[in-house]
Amino acid sequence: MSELYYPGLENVIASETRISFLDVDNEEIVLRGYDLIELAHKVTYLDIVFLLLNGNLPNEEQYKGLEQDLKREAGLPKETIQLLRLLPKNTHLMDVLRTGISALAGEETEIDDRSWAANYRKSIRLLAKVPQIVADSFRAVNNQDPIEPRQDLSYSANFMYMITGQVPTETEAKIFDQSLIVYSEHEMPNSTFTARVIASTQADIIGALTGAVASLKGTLHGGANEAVMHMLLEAGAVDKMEPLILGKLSRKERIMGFGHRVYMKKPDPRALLMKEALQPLATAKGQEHLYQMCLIGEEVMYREKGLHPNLDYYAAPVYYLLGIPIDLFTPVFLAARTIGVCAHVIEQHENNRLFRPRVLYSGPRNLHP
Ligand SMILES: CC(=O)SCCNC(=O)CCNC(=O)[C@H](O)C(C)(C)COP(=O)(O)OP(=O)(O)OC[C@H]1O[C@@H](n2cnc3c(N)ncnc32)[C@H](O)[C@@H]1OP(=O)(O)O
Ligand SMILES: O=C([O-])CC(=O)C(=O)O
Repeated sequence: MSELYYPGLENVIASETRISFLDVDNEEIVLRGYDLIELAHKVTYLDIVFLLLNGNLPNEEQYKGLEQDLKREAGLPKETIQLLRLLPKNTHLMDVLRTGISALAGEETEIDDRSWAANYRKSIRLLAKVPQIVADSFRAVNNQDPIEPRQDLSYSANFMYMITGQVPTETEAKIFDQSLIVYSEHEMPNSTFTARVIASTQADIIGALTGAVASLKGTLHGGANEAVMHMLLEAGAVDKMEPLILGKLSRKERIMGFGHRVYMKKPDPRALLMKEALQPLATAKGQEHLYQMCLIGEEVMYREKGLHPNLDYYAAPVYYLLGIPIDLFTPVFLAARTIGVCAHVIEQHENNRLFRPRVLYSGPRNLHP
C-alpha cells in the first residue's frame, strides 16, 4: 500500500471532471470551458444552470424551456411546509434547510433512478424548490406564513421576493443574480466532495445534496459569509475595523472571509466581482462606510498575513444591503450551489467509482481485553 498521506487531501486530485477547474496561475475559474467572471458579466444564473447541466449555453428557446420547467416545478409539498414549522424555533437555518431538502425525498417519484435523464429532472425540481425552502426556513422559525413564488418574476427576482416580501429593483435583482452565478460552482470544495462521496455509493441526488448542506454550514466553508457580516457589524465604524482585526489576530483567531485552500496567496476572482458590486450599492443605500470598512479589512489582512479576501468577504455586505437576513446568507449560498452539486452528482453517477480511502494508523496494537 502506498504511504502517501496529505492531511486535508491538500492538492490531491480526487476526481476527473468536465465541469470546472480553478486555474490559479491564470487567475481563472473555468466553467465548462468558459471564464466564470466573464459569464457573470454577460449571462444570467439560468444560463449557468443550463450550462452546468448540459455542457453548453442555451439558445433562446432552450432558455425559455428551462424557465418554464422551473416555474412548473415551483411550490413545496404541504408536508414540507408543515415539517419546517414543527422544528424548534431556535434551529439554525442551515439545519432547517437540510431537513427541508431531505424531506423532498419522500415526494420524489424517481428517487432511486440514477439515469442521466432522471437525475436531470430531479435537479430541475431541486432548483425549483430549494430557494423556496431557503426563504421559508426563515419564515418558519419566525412564525410567519410562507410566501408563494411569483410566476411573473425572473428566477433571481422571485428568490429575493420570497425572502424579503418585496419585489427587488432591476439593479438589485441583477446584483443578486451575479452573486448566484459566482456561488454556483467551484470545482471540488468540501461540500461538493461530500456530495460526490455520498453519490459514489449509488445513493440518490437528494441525499448527496443533504450532505452538502451539512458540510457548507461550517464556518471554514459557507458559514463564513454570515461570520463576516457579524464581524463588520461588531466593528460598526470605519475606525474600529483595524483594531478589531488586529485584536483577533493577536488572539490567534481566524478572520472570516480571508484565505482559501486553493487560492492560498492569490486573489479569489469572485471576491473582486462582488467588491465591484458593493461600492455603488453601498453608495446607493447610504452605507458607504460598509465599503470603506471592507477596504480597511482587506488592507490590514494583506499587510499582516499576506492573505486576500475570498468570495464570502464581499458577498456578505452585498447580501446585507440587499436586505437579506444574515441567517440566510449561507442558505442562499447553498441554493446557488445546488446546481454545481447536482452537476457533480450526475457526473459521479455517470462514471462511478466508490470513494474508499485508507488511513495512516497511529493508534496502539496488540492490546488484549
Ligand atoms: C466560499 C468559501 O467557502 S471560501 C472559505 C471561507 N472560509 C473562511 O473565510 C474562513 C477563514 N479562512 C480559513 O480558515 C482558511 O483560510 C481556510 C480554511 C479557508 C483554508 O485554510 P487551509 O488551506 O486549511 O490553510 P491553513 O488553515 O493551513 O492556514 C495556513 C496559514 O494561514 C493562516 N490563515 C489562513 N486563513 C486565515 C484567516 N482567515 N485568518 C487568519 N489566519 C489565517 C493560518 O493561521 C495558517 O498560518 P500559520 O501557517 O502561521 O499557522
Ligand atoms: O473552493 C472552496 O474550497 C470553497 C469555495 O470557495 C467555494 O465553495 O466556493
